[in-house]
Amino acid sequence: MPASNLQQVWPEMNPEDMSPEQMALAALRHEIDLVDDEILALFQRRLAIAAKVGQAKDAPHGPHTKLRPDREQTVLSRVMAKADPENAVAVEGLWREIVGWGLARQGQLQVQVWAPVDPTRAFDGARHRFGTAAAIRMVRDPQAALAFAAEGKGVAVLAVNTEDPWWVGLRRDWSSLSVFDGFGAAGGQPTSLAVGKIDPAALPKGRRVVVSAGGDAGDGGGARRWGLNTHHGWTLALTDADLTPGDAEGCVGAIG
Ligand SMILES: C=C(O[C@@H]1C=C(C(=O)O)C=C[C@H]1O)C(=O)O
Repeated sequence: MPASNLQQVWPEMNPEDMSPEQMALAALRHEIDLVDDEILALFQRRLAIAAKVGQAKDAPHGPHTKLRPDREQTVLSRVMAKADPENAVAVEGLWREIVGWGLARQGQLQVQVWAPVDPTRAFDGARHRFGTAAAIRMVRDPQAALAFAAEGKGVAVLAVNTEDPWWVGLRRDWSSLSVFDGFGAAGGQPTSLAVGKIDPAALPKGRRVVVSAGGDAGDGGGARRWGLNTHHGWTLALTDADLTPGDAEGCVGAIG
């Protein structure tokens, strides 16, 4: 390894005084520096492309919500399918960050989180989902968070493991909003849902979220159904039935 490279990774040492172990370590650190240079160039290139995508999205209709959960799902699952299994968790976390910064190039995402029970879990779920690029804050009123999302100013993350049946309003009062993700205990059912003014065509593929009145008989088609909460005859549930948001069966979104 040339002395100048050694000097870069170990500036305080004279290469002639280095032991073979120190030389080996310096060589590896130099290799990391070279990889970092490549990652940096590629990351900045990706950010510049994401900014252009943002402008292309505006083209026909003027500015609107830039978040595209369907595309994010495709990006994530494509890289996860290629990642070595032992790196899966690291790759998922890193790509959520990368995608979060890509979205931020189109405007910083504002997230309002309401979770009176176990707020840390909801906040952590939101941070993991939207990354450090997002501005996330806790709020005291789920209806105000829904109004904020309905104005297209950002998205809301609202807890469902509570007494407050804010989710009933997704059919009655907030038809412009869709659930587009859910967070909670790893591997379990979500304890909070992400809601935004998302084009139904841009919802992730997978489990749908339904709000139904008058019992929970299911759709009769043998689809699986997972209850999340109930309130005075209303039920919030997930289903793997292929429903369309806004239809008579009470589909209010999808969480992938
Ligand atoms: C770049 C886009 O915009 C956002 C950023 C994404 C990304 O960085 O990969 C993906 C989806 C969008 O939330 C896009 O829609 O393709």
